[in-house]
Formats: sequence, C-alpha cells, structure tokens
Amino acid sequence: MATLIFDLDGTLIDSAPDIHAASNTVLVEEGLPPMALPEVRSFIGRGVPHLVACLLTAAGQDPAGPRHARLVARFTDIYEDAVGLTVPYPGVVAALEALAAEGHGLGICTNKPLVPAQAVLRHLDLARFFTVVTGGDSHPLKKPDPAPLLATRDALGGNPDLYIGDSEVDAECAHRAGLTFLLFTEGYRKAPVETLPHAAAFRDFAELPALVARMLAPAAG
Ligand SMILES: O=C(O)COP(=O)(O)O
Ligand SMILES: [Mg+2]
Repeated sequence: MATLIFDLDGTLIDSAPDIHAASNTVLVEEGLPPMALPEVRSFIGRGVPHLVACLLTAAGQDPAGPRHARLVARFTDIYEDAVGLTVPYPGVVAALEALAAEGHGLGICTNKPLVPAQAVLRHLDLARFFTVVTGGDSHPLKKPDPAPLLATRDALGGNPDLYIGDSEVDAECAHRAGLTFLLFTEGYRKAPVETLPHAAAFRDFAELPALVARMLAPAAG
C-alpha cells in the first residue's frame, strides 16, 4: 500500500470562486475596492495571512499594518462557510474511488486552515476518502516548509509516498520533504510547468490512477 497525499485548493477542488467572494466581502467591508477573480486566484497557495497581505498590497494598503490582523480574523470567520461556489475538478471523485479501492492510504496537506478545509470536504462528500487532513494552521510552519507534509506522511504511515499538488509551493515542499511530486497542471500555478521540480505532470484526473500505478511500479517490483 502506498501513501498518496493531496494538496486541496487548485488540486482536488476549484475553490477560487469562494475565496474570491470572501476576499471581496472583507475588502468592501473595509471600504476598499473589490478585485477580479484572476487576481485573487494568483494570491492562493500560501495560506490566509499571505492572501490577506496580497489583498492589502494590491489595494495600496500596508500589508503589515493593523488592518492585516483584522482582515485575517474576518476572512477566517467567513471562510468556514465559504463552500457554495467550490467544485471538485472533473474526474476527481472517480480517481479517488479508484485509488482508495486499490488500498492506498489517502491524505491531504493544504495551506487552507483546517476548519474550512474540513467544511468543504464534507460539503463535496470528499471527506470519506481521507484518513488524515493537515491544514495550514495544524502546524507552526506552513508549506513550503516540509514539516506539515512529513507529519501527514508519518500519520498515514504508508510507503512509498507521493505528493500531488498544483503549485510552486507544493513542488518546493515535496522536494524539501523528499517525496515524489506529481503536478496537476490545471490549478493555480503561476510558473511554467518545466520550471517546477516534478516527477510527472497530468492535466486530467482520469489519468491519475494509471500514472500512480506507473510511478509505483519500480518500487513494487
Ligand atoms: O489556502 C491556500 O492558500 C492554499 O491552499 P492549498 O495549500 O490547498 O493550495
Ligand atoms: Mg494548491
């Protein structure tokens, strides 16, 4: 049995519309102008404090000023129910069903805080697949520090292990943790695919079960 750990935002789920809506709620409440979806999407991947700092910078405000803590608190409050605009990427449910049926241990390591991560997994009926879910606030350090990914791997206990994610942060994290990285190319990545360290890339979750089997074949042999 292998251990397969997934990133969440931009990998299993397209959550940018909910994150965009929550961002605009907090901006407008502060008297700041709302932002377009692609701009907010480009801020996703390093957790809520980073996202809020990016929102403030883009709005011409001090990202380290007193507004930051207030907006993080308000965003976090809204985030816990921000599930209605989020959908799994096509083929995700079938791929998870196939991988679970093969007996692999499945986990999540995301920079999204744990409560909204669990809420959206429940809302989309995805929670049933995962034995371990590590959020961006589950450990003192967030990805790309390898600690949360290694803790997720240790909690799952399988071997060999793969990390599957969509971003620069995930690629760096897997590299630093020494896990084989599979890149989903259709998420929130900003850099070109070839600049990210990865063992393999895929653009459709229908490809993932066969790709995982190929990646595990040498180790199994
Ligand atoms: O919340 C974020 O900033 C990103 O979350 P992710 O780690 O699931 O991509
Ligand atoms: Mg991601």
